[in-house]
Amino acid sequence: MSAPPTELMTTHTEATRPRGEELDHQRRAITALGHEMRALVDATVRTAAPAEVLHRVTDGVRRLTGQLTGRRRVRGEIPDVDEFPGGARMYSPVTGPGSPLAPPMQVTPEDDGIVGRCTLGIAHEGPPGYVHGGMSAMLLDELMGWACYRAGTPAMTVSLQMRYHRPVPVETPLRVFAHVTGTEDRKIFVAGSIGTDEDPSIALVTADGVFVSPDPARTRTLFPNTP
Ligand SMILES: CCCCCCCCCCCC(=O)SCCNC(=O)CCNC(=O)[C@H](O)C(C)(C)COP(=O)(O)OP(=O)(O)OC[C@H]1O[C@@H](n2cnc3c(N)ncnc32)[C@H](O)[C@@H]1OP(=O)(O)O
Repeated sequence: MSAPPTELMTTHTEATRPRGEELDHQRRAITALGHEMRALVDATVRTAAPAEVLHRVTDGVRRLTGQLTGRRRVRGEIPDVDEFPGGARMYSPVTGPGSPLAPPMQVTPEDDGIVGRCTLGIAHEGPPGYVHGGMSAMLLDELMGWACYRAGTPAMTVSLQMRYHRPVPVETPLRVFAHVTGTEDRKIFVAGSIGTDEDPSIALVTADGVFVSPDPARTRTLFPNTP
């Protein structure tokens, strides 16, 4: 059998893409499932339940997973509910309300940069009671990427230098900050920091990043499914 024409392989088209109320409805459902999944992740890493209970729950979760049937997103496919780049990313591991992995971080432009707010849990723990260093890097990398977008140049990280000054507590509202410090051709230099919401003046972690805005041909190669 010959391969189907490319347009038939694209399972979502402009005609079928949800809009307006339908889009809101879908995003609310995705957010609700993400919320419950994060609660499950939290319960999973906190529980001291005995093995029989864990086996029973495992069976239940397997049954639930089996209900998420139908078409599955393939690698590189932009979800219908997303706006890429720079808009909603429902399944981002940092900001996505539908991601069980995301805190999720709320992002708002503020002052001369961009601010992210989130609270990390025990699932994100490194040292007992404190955030895993890789999580801090992930929060900063994402927000620094947003700072590039806000400056009008969507870009990818080519270098991220982290400095861990003090441990970041879990179960504590955090304030992440990022701002562009300079540009040079396609390179964007970005600084970032993490503090607690209560005392953001104390930088627990700082980072310096270099981001590069790929040229249009490279962007098309890397992200062939973008509009
Ligand atoms: C549309 C986006 C949506 C982006 C959507 C963003 C979602 C947010 C995600 C958060 C951010 C991420 O995690 S992004 C994911 C992690 N990052 C990646 O996977 C990036 C992997 N790297 C790459 O694919 C490539 O390096 C590119 C596409 C970024 C750039 O390749 P290129 O276009 O060929 O550029 P290239 O000529 O190599 O380099 C351009 C300039 O940058 C300099 N340069 C290169 N690397 C470095 C470096 N480590 N430190 C300093 N400078 C460097 C070069 O010397 C050169 O300077 P000169 O000689 O011109 O002076």
